[in-house]
Amino acid sequence: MTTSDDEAAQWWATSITRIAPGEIDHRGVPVEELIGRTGFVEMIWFMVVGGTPTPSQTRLLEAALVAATDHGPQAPSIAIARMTVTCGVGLNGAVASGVNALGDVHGGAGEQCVVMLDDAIARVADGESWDDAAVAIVDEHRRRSAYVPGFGHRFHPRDPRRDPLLGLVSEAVASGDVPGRHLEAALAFERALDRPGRRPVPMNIDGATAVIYGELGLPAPLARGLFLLSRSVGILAHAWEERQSGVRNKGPLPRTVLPAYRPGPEAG
Ligand SMILES: CC(C)(COP(=O)(O)OP(=O)(O)OC[C@H]1O[C@@H](n2cnc3c(N)ncnc32)[C@H](O)[C@@H]1OP(=O)(O)O)[C@@H](O)C(=O)NCCC(=O)NCCSC(=O)C[C@@](O)(CC(=O)O)C(=O)O
Repeated sequence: MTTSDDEAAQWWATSITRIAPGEIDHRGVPVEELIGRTGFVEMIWFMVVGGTPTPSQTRLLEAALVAATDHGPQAPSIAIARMTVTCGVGLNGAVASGVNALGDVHGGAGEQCVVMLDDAIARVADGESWDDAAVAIVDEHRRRSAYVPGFGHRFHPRDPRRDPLLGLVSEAVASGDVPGRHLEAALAFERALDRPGRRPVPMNIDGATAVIYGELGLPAPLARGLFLLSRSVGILAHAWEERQSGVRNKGPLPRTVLPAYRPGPEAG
């Protein structure tokens, strides 16, 4: 069986970029027209979503990207990148290692959070109140002993990124730029998770950015994709700083601290 030129050309067929000798178009626009005229956040939207974002959409996306950039070396994604770069690998290895720590528990929960907020919105469209919908979904997570995505933080009783992000969403709702349903849903989840006398389960950065991505109408997997795009900036900054220190082969603890040895049942 032979492959025709046309079949081969369809192999990686794409609506994103066309190249020819001396030509690069992104989504039909020559790159020369984008360079110097398109901001990076608009470019992210243009490439990932398609079309030109409105100023309000750009503002919200930019805020979400800025907010998730970094959380210091205590954040697993950052610590892993710093440790990796001391092992002599290039920045690409360090950035990839940090990004690979982002998932359901750390930095990637926005994806499931958007799905959950959509679920609450669908229940409300079917006649339930916001609070009833949130309580029902939280109860269902508790029955499965599952964590509610986008809520809870190992360090912050209240994530300092929450208020400014939700404030911007509230402003966009007030100006009629976004519907506000994902915001309503997220606030109802906060109320449902608040149990007097128990440790707070605050909305975290994954949850607050999920509100923005939901309000912007982006598909749930992009909440994770855009988080890792943003966090890559922090990861790169930390990996570069660590590399400049010249320290080699740095482990997860100072050398003088030895992890406790816990003898297993096989130990004599
Ligand atoms: C984040 C964490 C593991 C924290 O756990 P913790 O260890 O603090 O809490 P635990 O000891 O497990 O629970 C104590 C009590 O609260 C209850 N409880 C806690 N969370 C609850 C919840 N979601 N739903 C119901 N109940 C909950 C639990 O049931 C228990 O109740 P009880 O048994 O009655 O005492 C946990 O919340 C969680 O998995 N969240 C969902 C996944 C999520 O959204 N991930 C994103 C986190 S943001 C991030 O990754 C970015 C970061 O900010 C990271 C950084 O730097 O850290 C950055 O920028 O890099």
